[in-house]
Amino acid sequence: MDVLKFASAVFVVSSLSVSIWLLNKLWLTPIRKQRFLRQQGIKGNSYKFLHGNTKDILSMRRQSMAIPMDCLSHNLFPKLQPHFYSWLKIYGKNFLTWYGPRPELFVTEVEYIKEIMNKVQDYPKIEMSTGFVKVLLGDGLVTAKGKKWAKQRKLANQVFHADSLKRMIPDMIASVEMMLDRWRQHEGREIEVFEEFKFLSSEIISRTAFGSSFVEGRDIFDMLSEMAIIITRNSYRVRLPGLSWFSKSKDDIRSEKLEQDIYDSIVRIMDKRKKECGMHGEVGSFGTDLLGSLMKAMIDSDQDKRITIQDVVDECKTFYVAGQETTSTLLSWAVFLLGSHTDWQEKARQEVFNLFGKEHPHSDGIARLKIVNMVINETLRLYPPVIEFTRQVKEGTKLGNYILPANIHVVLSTLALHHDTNIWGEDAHQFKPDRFSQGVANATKNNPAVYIPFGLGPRSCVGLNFATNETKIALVMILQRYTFTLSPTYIHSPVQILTTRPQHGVQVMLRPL
Ligand code: HEM
Repeated sequence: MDVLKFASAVFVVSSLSVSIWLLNKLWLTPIRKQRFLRQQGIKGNSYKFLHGNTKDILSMRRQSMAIPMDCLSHNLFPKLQPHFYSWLKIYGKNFLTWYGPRPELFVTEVEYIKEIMNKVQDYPKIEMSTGFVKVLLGDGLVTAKGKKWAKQRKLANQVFHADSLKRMIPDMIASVEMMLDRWRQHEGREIEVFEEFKFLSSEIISRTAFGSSFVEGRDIFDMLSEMAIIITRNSYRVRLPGLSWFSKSKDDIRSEKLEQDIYDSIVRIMDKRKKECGMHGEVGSFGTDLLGSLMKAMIDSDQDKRITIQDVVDECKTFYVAGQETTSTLLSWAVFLLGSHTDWQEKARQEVFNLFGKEHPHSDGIARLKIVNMVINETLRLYPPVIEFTRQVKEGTKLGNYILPANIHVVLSTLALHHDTNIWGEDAHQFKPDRFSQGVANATKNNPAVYIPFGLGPRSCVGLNFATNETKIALVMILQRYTFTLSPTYIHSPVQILTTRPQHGVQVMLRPL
């Protein structure tokens, strides 16, 4: 009897403690933070229990996606981020929104953006230690913080150094050649290029970073793509804290399986490299590409530089994703824009023939491409692959005149900046590569924070030159062989699945020159 009484007392006390903890986390703390931010004149949405604004966001996005887009419209901000677009108009440049019980400060003030992106100590990347994004990227370079990030960044900087990039050009050319061989069957007909560019960028990152072909890494790409879809499906879905300990969703179960399978596949590629190097190379040398450098770091005699097998797996996942997703969408949108603005296609082709004739592109010529570069910059302005950045405020900090409390997120939108008519003029939504004719600094009036396709500050893209080389080589070789126009079957529907993708692909009519 006494045992029963004791058990009931424990049950009542534990239930009470959990209820108080939940009340504090889900109601009292958000309301306290809301009051604190409002007192400083920050306008925005009021907190709604548990879900915050996530339900509003999902419903606004559903509505905007249901409305077809005019084929010639590049006005992506209201389409992909209708919530930010509407609230920006109501509340002004910086405002408060809620991701569940967590406050998010949406910032478009350019001076603040500079501060947030440059002060990585005050505004670190958000926690990814659990959840679906962790399965996709692990604790690799995109998500790592502090000392771990510094160590990984140093290693990646060496692998993607200018000299190494030069050495990667023949592999990039060979991969584009393979793609163009396939295109022969489509001559005089329609071709869908988004899938083609996904293949191409997978092949290029596989060859240059992992010394293997796309076919060998194919299962990894497929599994990572499936994870990207799971992440998109679950973004803006709020669950009660701790619920996943008791009940797992279908996506939880699937992502656990994918995590293990991706791990096993990468370890198999590492084992293969070990065997190859054991046969041909000296002990401890695994090659100079990304995989080789990572494997070498695993056995570094300096403990501070040494990394674990899990670190290698995480870094490989990161580069498979970052190297493939972004460049394939950039190439697809560039071909879409050149296919619908054939005057610019002709100008770019003229430049390509002046520099290379019918020969393969070489590094000197690639550096001198001006028109192609302007087209790429304008494509990245209108269709940036990465449309949102989120950072956390770990400890209270000052942003301009605001005092930000700990544990809030700050959110920046690339689209809000790249499509702002106050920055780019009334023609901000039009394709006008001319605005970059005197370079990016001139187009942005020396304000780098208004044009951030590759991010800004210490965490900006480590693959920038790799990606631009790949894009230029692919465009040069396509322009040397084909003219193309947008096909009448093309449906203009940009969507965000990690990156800004063409929902139904990009169909163009391909004519050999
Ligand atoms: C058009 C192509 C690309 C675009 C638009 C792009 C965009 C970006 C952006 C915006 C960031 C910053 C993210 C943030 O601050 O939260 C970033 C970081 C990163 N990118 Fe890219 N990227 C591209 C291609 C690539 C490629 C080809 C690679 C690898 C070969 C790559 C690897 C990375 C890595 C590892 C980071 C994290 C860097 C760090 O935090 O130190 N990216 N990228």
